[in-house]
Amino acid sequence: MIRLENVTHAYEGRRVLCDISVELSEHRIGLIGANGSGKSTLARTLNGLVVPDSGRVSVDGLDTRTDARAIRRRVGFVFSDADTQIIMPTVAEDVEIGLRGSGLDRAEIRKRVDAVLARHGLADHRDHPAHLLSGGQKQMLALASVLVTEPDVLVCDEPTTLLDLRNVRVVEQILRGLPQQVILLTHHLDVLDGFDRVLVMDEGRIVFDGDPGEAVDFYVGLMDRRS
Ligand SMILES: Nc1ncnc2c1ncn2[C@@H]1O[C@H](COP(=O)(O)OP(=O)(O)OP(=O)(O)O)[C@@H](O)[C@H]1O
Repeated sequence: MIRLENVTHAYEGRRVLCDISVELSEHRIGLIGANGSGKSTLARTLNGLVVPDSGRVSVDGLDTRTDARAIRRRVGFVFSDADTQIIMPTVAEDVEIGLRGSGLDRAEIRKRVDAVLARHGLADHRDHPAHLLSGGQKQMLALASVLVTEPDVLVCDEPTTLLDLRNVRVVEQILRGLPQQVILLTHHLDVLDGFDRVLVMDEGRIVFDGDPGEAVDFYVGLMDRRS
């Protein structure tokens, strides 16, 4: 269970999260809102990438302020810009690095890496330079590299931004099939169909929290009133 208590955060004196308190326990939770409404900042507080100026974020009772390492093992994070996440020269090495220090033997590591590459349509690119993949393939690699570590929670910050329609559907299917909790930030509102809960953010606050259909209607209404 992820819990935010009175979370407030500012960048250069400008508030981007305003006194947010929420508990996140459902299997699949969406987070939507206008550009700059604070979604990424909120997502980054969930695994300690951003420690809020005030308030507390905890995961299964562990505090991101003091237990960030343990929390990062539980909460995997997929960034919208996959380039920031790819660190190794080849595709397979980039996935493999997540299993270093796991205590698994070489054969088991190879098996897991190959399985995750196959699931993400990257088996044929195993030994290719990761930086030469297309934008969409890089996003699939970023997802594969996090999922291979089998986190309890997956936070995805716009993982479908660069994907073509077929790959949006592949990612959608992957996310739907995952046993772990998924927290998805997205501007692809269709992907939220069937989610358990959707939060709408506006100017650093959660302004709607509920059923996906109602959340999308609320968000569309909000944007209509702004235009
Ligand atoms: N590291 C940072 N330093 C300074 N300002 C930042 C930083 N990160 C985010 N911001 C600012 O905080 C505000 C909220 O940004 P955030 O990325 O959380 O919004 P978002 O809802 O995820 O937006 P988008 O949909 O465009 O990704 C924005 O005005 C952004 O410019």
